[in-house]
Formats: sequence, C-alpha cells, structure tokens
Amino acid sequence: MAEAAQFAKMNGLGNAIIVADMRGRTDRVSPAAARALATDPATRFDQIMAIHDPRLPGTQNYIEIINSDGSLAQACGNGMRCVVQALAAETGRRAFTFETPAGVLTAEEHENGLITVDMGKPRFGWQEIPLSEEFSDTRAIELQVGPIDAPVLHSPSVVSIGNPHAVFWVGNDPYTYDLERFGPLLENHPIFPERANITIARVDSPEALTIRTWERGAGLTLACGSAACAAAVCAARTGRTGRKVTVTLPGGPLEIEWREDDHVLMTGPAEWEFSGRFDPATGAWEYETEGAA
Ligand SMILES: N[C@H](CCC[C@H](N)C(=O)O)C(=O)O
Repeated sequence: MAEAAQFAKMNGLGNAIIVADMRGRTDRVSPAAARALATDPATRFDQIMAIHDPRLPGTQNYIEIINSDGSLAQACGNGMRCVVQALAAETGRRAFTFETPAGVLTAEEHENGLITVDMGKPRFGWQEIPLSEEFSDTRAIELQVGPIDAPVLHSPSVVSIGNPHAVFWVGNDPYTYDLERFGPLLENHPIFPERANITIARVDSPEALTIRTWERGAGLTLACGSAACAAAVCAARTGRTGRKVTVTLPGGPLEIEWREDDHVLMTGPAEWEFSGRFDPATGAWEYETEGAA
C-alpha cells in the first residue's frame, strides 16, 4: 500500500472535484484509484486535480487532471479554481502559475473570493482540436444527430481550450434535449479521435449564454469551465455575442472574457466540502480526523 496522500473534496459550481496533494512524492493517482473514488457516493467526483511538485522553472506546481472514468484530461477550468482556493488557503499566496497538460496557466484569487483562471488561447485548427478529417471552417462542421432530414442537434462549432469541445447551438430551452442520450454518441463519434466534450448552448443576449455539457470521460456535470470558455469563444467568433459574456451552467454562472490578446479568462467560485487521506494506488480513503498530521 502506497503512503496516504491528503485530498480535499471540493466543487466549482457543482462540478465535483477532488484536489489531491501529490507534492513531495513521485507516484501518480492511478486510474484504478480514480475509478474507485468515483464509485463511492461520498467521494464521487467529475475530475481529480492532482497537485505535483513543479517541473518547470517559474511555475508553482504541475497539475495532472483525471476524469472519473480514469482517463486523463488536458484542461479543467472548475478544477483549477478549486486548486487555487486550496493552495491560497494553505499558503496565503494569491497569484499562481501552474503547468498543466494544456500548457502554463496563470490564476488569481480575488479579495471577494472569486477566482480567475487564464485558460490560454483557443485553437480552431481541425488538427489542433483534433478532428479526424479536414474542415477548413470550424465555426460550423458537418455533424448531426437525429433523423437525417430533421436533425435534433447539428452543425456544431468546434474548438480546443486545451481539451476538445463541440458546441451545438439551439434556439430553445437546452434542458429539453436528451443530452444523456446524445452525449455519449457525440463524445465517441469517429470525427473526434480523442473524443470530445459536448455542449448545448443557447444565446440569451449579446452578453449571455445558457449551456449544458456532457463531459468526455465524466458524463453529465453541473458545470464545465472549459466548456463555458468554448461556448463563449465560439459565440463571439460566429458573431452571436460580444467577447465578454456571462455563461449560465446548471450549477450557476461563470464570467468569461476572450481578451483582445486572444487569452480566455474564466472567473467564478470554488467551494471546499471536506478533507481526507487516500491511497493513490487503490483509492482506499478515510476522513481527515482532528489532530491528524
Ligand atoms: N470539468 C472540466 C472539464 C473536464 C475535462 C474533461 N471532461 C475532458 O476534457 O476530458 C472543466 O471545468 O473545464
């Protein structure tokens, strides 16, 4: 049995996150441990954010991101806010630079407790997302579900926010769509060789969107920060909104700004629920008890 590591169960707008403290050690959270923690109702999560020692000069930590099915993700906006809140509470530090699989990201906790993460620059090239076939215009690609002559969802915008996203635009209530049924079909569609996060988005005004997301490797979630960034960027790129929008997810709102320098900034809350210790090899865990080291 590996030496126990500390974790905090947290959430970002209901996106269930485990922040695992893997600093000072060389092992990683195993896919089996992730799946075990995901099936226990008390530790059920959408993503594990594993904080490792830094690998690059100028960064505070390397962050590994693990979906509830044990697969790795390159980006997780809500999880990054949880990491910032946990480390800010521990260290008193407010501004951070992290290395993630999607690149180096900066993040900051504000006086009011909200956290802004610079999610980097969106990528629109079909090979960068990636797609399995060439599309010169990724503002709307040929893809649909439902009857061929009356598709239920069609022509998504696609983008990489470090991780792959498809955004389907709808004119009516996004909650009327059976995303639990269409999500897995679209996530695993052959057009997405690395699978994709699937979002249904409605434009409410030039400054507001409502979205729901089926997450790659995690399923329906109450919030997906990178999907909010994807929807905001694709909405601005297609002239549906301006570059600064409020994106309302099932768990609540996020503020997204696609800055003129091409960086996408996401601002929102994070919430601590409880702390524990777990075995990164097996996922066996226990609640943190008072006075524990
Ligand atoms: N919950 C996340 C996204 C998780 C990433 C993921 N499902 C994938 O790309 O595999 C967020 O807040 O951005």
